[in-house]
Amino acid sequence: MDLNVHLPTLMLLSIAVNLLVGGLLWAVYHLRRRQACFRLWALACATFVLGSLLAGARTLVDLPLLTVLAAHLLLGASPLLVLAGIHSLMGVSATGTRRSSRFLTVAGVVYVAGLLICFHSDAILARLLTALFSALLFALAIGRLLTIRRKPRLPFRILQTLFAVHGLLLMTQVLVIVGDRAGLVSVDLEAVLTLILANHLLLASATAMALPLLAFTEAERSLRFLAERDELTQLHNRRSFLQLGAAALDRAKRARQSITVLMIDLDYFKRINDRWGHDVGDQALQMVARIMVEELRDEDVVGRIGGEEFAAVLNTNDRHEVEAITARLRRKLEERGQIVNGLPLHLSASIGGVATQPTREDFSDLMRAADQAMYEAKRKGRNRVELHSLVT
Ligand SMILES: Nc1nc2c(ncn2[C@@H]2O[C@H](COP(=O)(O)OP(=O)(O)OP(=O)(O)O)[C@@H](O)[C@H]2O)c(=O)[nH]1
Repeated sequence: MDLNVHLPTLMLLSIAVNLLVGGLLWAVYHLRRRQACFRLWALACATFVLGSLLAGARTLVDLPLLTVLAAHLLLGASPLLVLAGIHSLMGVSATGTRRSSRFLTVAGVVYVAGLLICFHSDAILARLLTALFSALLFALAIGRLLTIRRKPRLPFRILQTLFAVHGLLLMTQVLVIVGDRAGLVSVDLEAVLTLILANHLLLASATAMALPLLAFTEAERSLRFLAERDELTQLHNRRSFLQLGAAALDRAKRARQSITVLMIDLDYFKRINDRWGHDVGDQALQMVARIMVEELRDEDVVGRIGGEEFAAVLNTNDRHEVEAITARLRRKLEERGQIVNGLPLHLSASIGGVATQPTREDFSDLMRAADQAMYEAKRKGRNRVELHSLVT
C-alpha cells in the first residue's frame, strides 16, 4: 500500500483553511456582541496555523526550541482553546468545573514538563505527548458538548463526531509510537506518522469549518430568542404565544386531546405604577412571570401578551386539575405579591380560563373566550378565578 501523501500541499491547504476560518470567527466575534467563544476559537485557529508553520520549518532550520517545543505547545494549545470556547458558549468558566479545571492543570503541567524534557533529543516522544494531551482534550470536549441541551443539535453532533474521530486518530498515533518503541509492531513509522498527520490536518480543518456553523446557529438562536421573547420578563411575547398556542391546539386536535387557555390580568396595576413608579411596576411584572414559570409545567406555554396581561396554554382540560393549578397561581401571586422588594404592593390577579374539547374552533376563539372569563372574574370583584368550558 502506498502511504505517500504530498504533505507540504496538505499543510498549506490546512493552514489556508484555518487562516480563513480563524479570520471569519474573529469577524464574528467583533460583530456578535463580542461573545468570547468566537475569539477563543479564532485564537485556536491561529495557534494551529503558527504551530503548523513552526513544525513545518523543522526540515529547514535546526532550532528545536522553536520547531519542536514551541510548535508542540501551540498545537497542544489549539484544542485547549476550542474546549475553552465550548465552556464559554455554555456560560461556564474557561477551564470548566473546579474538578475538571484541576484535572486539566495537572495534565497540562505533566504535558509541558514532558515536552521540556524530551523536545531536544526526541521529537517523536514530543509528538506522542501532544497527541495524548490533545486526545484528552477532545474527550473532555465531547463530554462538554453532550451536556449542552441547545437546539438544533446538528452542529453539536458534527463537532462531537469530529472530536471523536480526531481523538481516536491521535490515540492510534500514541499506540503506533509506543508499539514501535516496544518492538511490538514493525511498520514504517515515518510513513504511518505522515499518514496520521495528513488526517490530523484534514480533521483540524474540518473542525475549524464546523465552528462557524455553531456560530451561525447560535446567532440564529439568539435572534429567534429576541424575536419571540418579551424583553422585560423573558416570557413568550404575544406573537410567539399565539403561534405556539395555535400549534398546541392543532396537536391536541390531532391526538383528540384537550387544552386549556388561561388569561391572567393583574388587578389595579395602574395604582402600583402611579404610587410606586414604573420601575417597581416592572419588578412586579418580572416577579409574576417567575411565579408563572415556577408554577406551570415545562410543556405549558406561558406568555406576556399585553402590559399587565399574561396567558398560558395547559395541556389538559381536566377541571379539577385546572382548578387546582389556577387556585395555586392566584394564591402564590397574592402571597408573594404582598410585599415586593420591601414595598407593600398587595398584588392580585383575575384569572379567566377556558377548556376545549377537540373540535374545530381556532386558537383566537379560545383566546376570546378566556378573555371573557377573565373579565367576568374582574366584574365579580377581582382576585378570583373563572373557568368556562367552550361548548361547540
Ligand atoms: N411598569 C409597567 N407598567 C406597565 C407596563 N405595561 C403596561 N403597564 C401599566 O399597566 C397598567 C394597566 O392599567 P389598566 O389597564 O387601567 O388596568 P388595571 O389598573 O390593572 O385595572 P384592572 O385591570 O381593571 O384591574 C397601566 O398603568 C400601564 O401603564 C410595563 O411594561 N411596565
